[in-house]
Amino acid sequence: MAGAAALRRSARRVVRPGAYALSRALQHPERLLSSQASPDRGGVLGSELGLYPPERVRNFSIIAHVDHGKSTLADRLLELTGTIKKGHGQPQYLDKLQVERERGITVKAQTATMFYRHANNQLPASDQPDAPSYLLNLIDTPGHVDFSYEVSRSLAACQGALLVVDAAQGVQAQTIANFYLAFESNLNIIPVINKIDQPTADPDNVKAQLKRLFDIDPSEALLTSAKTGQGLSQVLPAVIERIPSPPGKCDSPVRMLLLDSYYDEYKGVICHVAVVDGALHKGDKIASAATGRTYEVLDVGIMHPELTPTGVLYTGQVGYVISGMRSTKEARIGDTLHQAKSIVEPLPGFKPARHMVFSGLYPADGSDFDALSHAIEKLTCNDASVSVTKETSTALGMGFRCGFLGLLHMDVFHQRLEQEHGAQVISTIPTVPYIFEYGDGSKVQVENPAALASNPGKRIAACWEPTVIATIIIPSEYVGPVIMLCSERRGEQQEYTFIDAQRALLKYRLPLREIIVDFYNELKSITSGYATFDYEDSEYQQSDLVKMDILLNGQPVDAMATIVHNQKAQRVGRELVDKLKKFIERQMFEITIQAAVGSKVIARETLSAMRKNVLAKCYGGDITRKKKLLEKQKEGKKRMKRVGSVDIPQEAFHELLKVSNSK
Ligand SMILES: Nc1nc2c(ncn2[C@@H]2O[C@H](COP(=O)(O)OP(=O)(O)OP(=O)(O)O)[C@@H](O)[C@H]2O)c(=O)[nH]1
Repeated sequence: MAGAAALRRSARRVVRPGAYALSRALQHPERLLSSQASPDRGGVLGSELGLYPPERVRNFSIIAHVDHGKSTLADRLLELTGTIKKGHGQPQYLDKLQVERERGITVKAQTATMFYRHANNQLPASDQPDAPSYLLNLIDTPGHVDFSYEVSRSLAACQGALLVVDAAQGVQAQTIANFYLAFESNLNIIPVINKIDQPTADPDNVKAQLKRLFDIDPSEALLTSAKTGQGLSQVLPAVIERIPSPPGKCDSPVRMLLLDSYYDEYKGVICHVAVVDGALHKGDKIASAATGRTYEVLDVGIMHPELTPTGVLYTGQVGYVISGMRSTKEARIGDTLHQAKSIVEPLPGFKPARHMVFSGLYPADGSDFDALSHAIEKLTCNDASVSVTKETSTALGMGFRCGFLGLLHMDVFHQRLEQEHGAQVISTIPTVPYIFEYGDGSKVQVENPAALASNPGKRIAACWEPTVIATIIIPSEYVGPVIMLCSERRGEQQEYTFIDAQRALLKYRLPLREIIVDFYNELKSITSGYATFDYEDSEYQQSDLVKMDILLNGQPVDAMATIVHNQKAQRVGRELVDKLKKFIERQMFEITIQAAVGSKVIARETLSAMRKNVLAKCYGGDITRKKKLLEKQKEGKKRMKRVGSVDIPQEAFHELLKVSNSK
């Protein structure tokens, strides 16, 4: 995991996401083409959108393993169609969030509409003045495992996908996961072997892998370099020829799928929609199938790539709608929006996001609860996949328990809270949702280990933990160490095959808890960075789990409680106690630090008392020095949490977070 400290270091600038795109556009208006300037479209007036019946529309996604070049390819296609200017100066135009630019990953799927004249490449352009023009909706998707929820959402609006594979790295774990997501959604898949400019590129080997793993005919693969532009001219013709147009009834009442929503400070809730049937006009009355509420369409348009009003969207088109919704809670992702007062069958929604990791978020300074609450509310407006409930900790005061799709998702949320909303946050040890059964047969889902203590009278009869099926692809010489790592993490082998002469594919069932932090880092380090990894959630399995408490001077610190496997309790307890000893500064009195399971102490350390206090260093007279020291001491105190009589620095919580998950 990228350390929380590194995140904090990079979390300095405060940016509002909505304002970000706007301010960038205002600073560099030349980067955005005016609607009249686009060579292929001649304006985006509503009447012109009407020139694109479903047969002239193609909705497609780009899917790939992380870093195989999706966003770069998306940029090149936007340039090729004149949607953005060449060399617009921003790497990856569609990666708009600051965190995406800093980390070079795509977190939120973005959509862009392009207009493209499909001329016959064999004939000179002057011979085909009437070559038909097409409206293409490109949906860029994130590649990281945590965001596969975004991928499946994007795919619901598409009829096809470009499956991008790095010509040197070949098929990787997420290529497989994304291929199956697209395949299960019945999409037409166009394989694109990218980065053919690299000296180690071996497109023939990649073609053989695609044939072997997915039964893709090698002749179907396009060979491209998004960097040099080689082969790019074949991509959009292939999209038009191989991807079907969206199905839908033009003369039915409007029915559309709500793909995404976010809150913009100036415009309110903006919904991304795919119009399945009928047409949507500004001024129309629409209703939500989920809530029954009705709204008036205040603005409607396309993402070109910025919001461009058109006043209308027709069957098969993808765009945005602003309808006076007050909060994104009203805009449920996967909902069907339809013409008000008409009876329509809701479209199949999406599988709801499953929260894999939970963590408590508390204000670093207890008095900032309202500020944190406000920041979380704003951010969840743009990231509806986070669940939030209030909770109170004796150690940390009032805060929130948040559910995330994975660790990276948690990190990114944390970073955005600090970066975009200026919040200072302490997060507790992440945990997975366990199920505990008590002696009386009642079952509870435990998302906060501290909550287990609230049933002291009840005997725990059984516990279950969530598992995942992990796919790991590695060069064959690393199979031994990876098998060892997986068995240390309580994994159970499901499959062991070779995808070509050099590389093996391993499938393991692993407890989710064992992989949530540091598994990927360790996997990378024992395979010199060659392993790729993906997972899908699987069923719960019965397990021997115990709750471990951390006690400071005999007082349990609820925010540090954790649930561990019984066999690992001793080792984790020892590490936690050692780490805490390093991070808690010596104070005026002795501090005992203990890890305990039930009433049994399994690890203990003592921090001896400080001999001198800070002012003892001033020899009476030097008043400015004395003031400086007091100031410094005050600064330090701000980042402390007082638990009983012990001050715990914020770092201690972050450090614990690493230890308790790495073992
Ligand atoms: N040599 C070479 N490098 C490329 C090519 N396409 C992309 N890259 C580089 O590969 C890296 C990853 O590219 P991205 O477009 O960010 O990859 P991505 O798949 O969108 O990654 P995520 O958004 O994190 O999922 C960047 O450094 C690109 O400059 C290519 O055709 N050739």
